[in-house]
Amino acid sequence: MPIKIPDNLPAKEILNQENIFTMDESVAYHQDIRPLRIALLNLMPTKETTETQLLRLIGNTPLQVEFVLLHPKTHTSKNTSLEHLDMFYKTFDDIKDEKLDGMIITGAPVEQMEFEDVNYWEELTQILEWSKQNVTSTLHICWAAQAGLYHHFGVRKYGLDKKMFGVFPHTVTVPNTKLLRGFDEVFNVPQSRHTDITRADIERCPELEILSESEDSGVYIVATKDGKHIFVTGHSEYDACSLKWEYDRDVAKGLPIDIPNNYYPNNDPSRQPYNTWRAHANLLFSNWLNYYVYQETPFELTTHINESFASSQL
Ligand SMILES: CC(=O)SCCNC(=O)CCNC(=O)[C@H](O)C(C)(C)COP(=O)(O)OP(=O)(O)OC[C@H]1O[C@@H](n2cnc3c(N)ncnc32)[C@H](O)[C@@H]1OP(=O)(O)O
Ligand SMILES: N[C@@H](CCO)C(=O)O
Repeated sequence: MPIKIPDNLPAKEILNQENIFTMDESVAYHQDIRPLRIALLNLMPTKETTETQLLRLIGNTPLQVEFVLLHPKTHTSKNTSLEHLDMFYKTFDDIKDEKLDGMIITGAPVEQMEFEDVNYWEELTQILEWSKQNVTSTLHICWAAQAGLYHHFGVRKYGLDKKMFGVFPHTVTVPNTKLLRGFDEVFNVPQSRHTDITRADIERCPELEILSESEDSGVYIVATKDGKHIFVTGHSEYDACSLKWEYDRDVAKGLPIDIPNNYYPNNDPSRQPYNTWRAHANLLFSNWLNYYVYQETPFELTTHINESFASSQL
């Protein structure tokens, strides 16, 4: 949240140099406040688990959030009941004439397919196009990050020889980035994917900036310089046991899978894993909600979002 301080307090200049957001009293008096409208486009088969994980993070804010659940209408879900979808979910058709303050698009277990072979690809590309004009900021997670980078910027994904699987140390690449405000210099993030994007491909796109990466697991967060599109390759939303569950599943199926890196105490899969990334997951989502959504979105959501979007410095 912005700090409201007297207009002439000397600390203001120091905090502004550190990119800490302060608000003059005069501006604060004129600030209009309303609930934020955030959609979750849930592409995961395990929809109820993902809803809970993301709501836990989005709920950690003093801001009021109206949460809209979306699923792709061109995909028939095998693992989520129709009853659940009918009761709680909408489709793009229901909201395409509206505007959103923010949208989160989840991962999906389709990363080893060509994008065009995913049966809801056409619908997803329509949503991605629509998001440019109708959503203040969109956060893409894991496969959705690859899909968004491919659709918007032509950035490819590459198959990995071995699954990137475990909890890896990451660093902040751009100092004073608002999205990573308050992060430690080194922090943990779960990664669980068979494919990768490269720094070289991203550097070819002048609109994009790499905000965080890992020596071991590569690029973590990429954003457009205006903050409208954020691409996160890891799974900071995962619960302590999500990687364990995936590991046990793959072992039971006889798939070639290593013990997740840096996860179990003493690397022993019979022991209960610790969650060592929760604090940063909470910071990532609250920074996104505050600096990229709440501070940027127009009070009248019907206003053309691109016009209202100030040239924010990340
Ligand atoms: C890289 C990332 O983004 S990581 C995020 C993905 N991780 C996870 O989903 C972890 C949890 N999921 C799982 O473990 C498994 O998908 C399970 C256990 C739920 C089901 O696995 P299986 O029985 O082997 O596969 P199943 O045939 O049910 O298909 C799994 C999912 O793949 C997706 N899928 C498969 N083929 C296609 C296709 N052609 N087009 C689009 N989606 C497809 C669907 O999401 C499907 O589930 P859904 O219909 O409920 O949405
Ligand atoms: N996190 C995913 C990767 C596959 O897309 C899983 O293990 O299910």
